[in-house]
Amino acid sequence: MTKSHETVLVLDFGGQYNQLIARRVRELNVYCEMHPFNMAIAEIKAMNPKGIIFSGGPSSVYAEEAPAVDPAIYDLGIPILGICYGMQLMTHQLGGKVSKSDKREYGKADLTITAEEGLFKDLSGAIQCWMSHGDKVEALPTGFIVTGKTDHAPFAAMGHSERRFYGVQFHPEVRHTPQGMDMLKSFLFDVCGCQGDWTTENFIEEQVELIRNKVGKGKVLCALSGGVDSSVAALLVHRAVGDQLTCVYVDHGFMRLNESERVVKTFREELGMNLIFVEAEERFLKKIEGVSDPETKRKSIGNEFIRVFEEEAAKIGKVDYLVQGTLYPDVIESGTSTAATIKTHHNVGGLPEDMQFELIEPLRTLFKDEVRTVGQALGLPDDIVWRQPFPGPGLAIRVLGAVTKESLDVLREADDIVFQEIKKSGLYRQIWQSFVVLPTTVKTVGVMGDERTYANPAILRAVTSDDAMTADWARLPYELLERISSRIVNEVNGINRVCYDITSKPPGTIEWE
Ligand SMILES: Nc1ncnc2c1ncn2[C@@H]1O[C@H](COP(=O)(O)OP(=O)(O)OP(=O)(O)O)[C@@H](O)[C@H]1O
Ligand SMILES: O=c1[nH]c(=O)c2[nH+]cn([C@@H]3O[C@H](COP(=O)(O)O)[C@@H](O)[C@H]3O)c2[nH]1
Ligand SMILES: NC(=O)CC[C@H](N)C(=O)O
Ligand SMILES: [Mg+2]
Repeated sequence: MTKSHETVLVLDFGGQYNQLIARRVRELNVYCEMHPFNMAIAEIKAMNPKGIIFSGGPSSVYAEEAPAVDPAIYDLGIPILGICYGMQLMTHQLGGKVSKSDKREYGKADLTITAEEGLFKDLSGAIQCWMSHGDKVEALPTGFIVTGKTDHAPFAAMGHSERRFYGVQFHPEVRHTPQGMDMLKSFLFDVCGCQGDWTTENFIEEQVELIRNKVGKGKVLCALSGGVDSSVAALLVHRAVGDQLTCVYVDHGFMRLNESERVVKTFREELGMNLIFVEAEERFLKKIEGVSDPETKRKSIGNEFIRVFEEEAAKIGKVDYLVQGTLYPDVIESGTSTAATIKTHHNVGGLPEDMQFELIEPLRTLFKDEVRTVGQALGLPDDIVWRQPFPGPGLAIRVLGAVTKESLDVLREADDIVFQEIKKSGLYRQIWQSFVVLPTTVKTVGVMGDERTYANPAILRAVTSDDAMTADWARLPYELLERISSRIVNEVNGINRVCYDITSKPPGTIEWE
């Protein structure tokens, strides 16, 4: 029987980095999920959370239509921690006062602890915290005491120890609040009484059991790309239902050089999985012929993937479930009821409405580094665990504008040079992703062997990141940049210039489309 574990619930009020809160809680071995702020009380009760955290968000509580929770939440007897907007909301709903501040605080601030209790049980004096607010709490709700203040926020932290409600104006979840983890620890373990029972092993055990119960004797298809996410998802499902699982790898023609051979070899020969290889270059190329809008491209590819899976399913009988290696960032970037759509990931927003499968996505609430840990525990080979992410729509979203077989071939060659050189440099693991983008509508003049050239540039992109939600451009050594540049221009026909993208995320994204 699966051990039922403790759960902490984060209610999302729309801040871009809210998922960090859930992640920090899980880092402290307490299972945590984030849901939209308007989650029904009945659903919350059904989840039986040990604690609830209200996230930050862009709104002001006194504005019309400001997002709010059902006030019945305050009568559940469950501890609540409000962060920034969350603290302001709690204040507003419990009878305190929030107003616009004439002294906004963004960035570092010094917090003076005025009561060493609750979140601050093990802290004292002045500590650094990270702020991002334009509103402030002006009067506390009844029964609360002030536990911390800054120069500009006289009520920077508050608590009601009897009801176990706490609020902080700053963000304990970010690294710039160095003692933030201590505060979350105190909230989870002292205030909520959690034990910390969420470990990788429990996660695996629980998912295997959930999948087994769900699938019963049915058949399951897994969309397997050879990337770490779908590999881990496949291993979990394989552990749960063995040969009822068939993996399908689709070569849509947007793969990197030699990728398909490698995936087939690893999964069939080394891992002994049931793997169908689908050669689908022509149909995918046709599907996106002449399409230059990135969102249309993504959606068309996502749709076509499912059509391929449906066809393969029909060949092996009745298949009810489709496994995908969807992760949390795929979900949040594709847009939710509280978060804006940044780009439609093929496996989330790109799915057709009339899809016939029910999805199994065991990793849907996790981040990549959490998935890597699960992969290691499942015995996945190191070279898959540490593979750089590769987007499902592949090179089709790296050939900017309309995609042709010729441009894909050019990009594939350049991409492989980058792959080889980054591997050789020993930086492959440290770098989150390194790849090339081909802007086919841009041509520049060059001179090679005394001849004029007029060809496309290649844009090199290499970033460092923890979870793909934020990223910085990698400070690659000049010598490496030089080698990559000269090899691409010398060896790849059709490219006569190499540029390096030095944009972080935000404001850029990792991919160009
Ligand atoms: N070529 C493919 N064939 C079959 N399924 C695919 C393919 N590409 C992507 N998918 C499906 O889409 C999901 C999302 O792709 P994504 O690239 O985010 O994950 P991944 O490939 O498993 O891991 P990584 O992010 O490390 O590349 C995959 O987990 C997989 O289920
Ligand atoms: O499977 C995927 N399907 C997609 O449609 C998709 N779009 C982006 N990515 C990958 O997601 C991470 C974040 O990318 P962005 O900064 O470009 O949004 C990066 O790791 C990207 O490579 C995708 N993966
Ligand atoms: N980051 C936040 O949650 C901001 C909350 C609120 N809008 C403020 O500016 O004070
Ligand atoms: Mg991938």
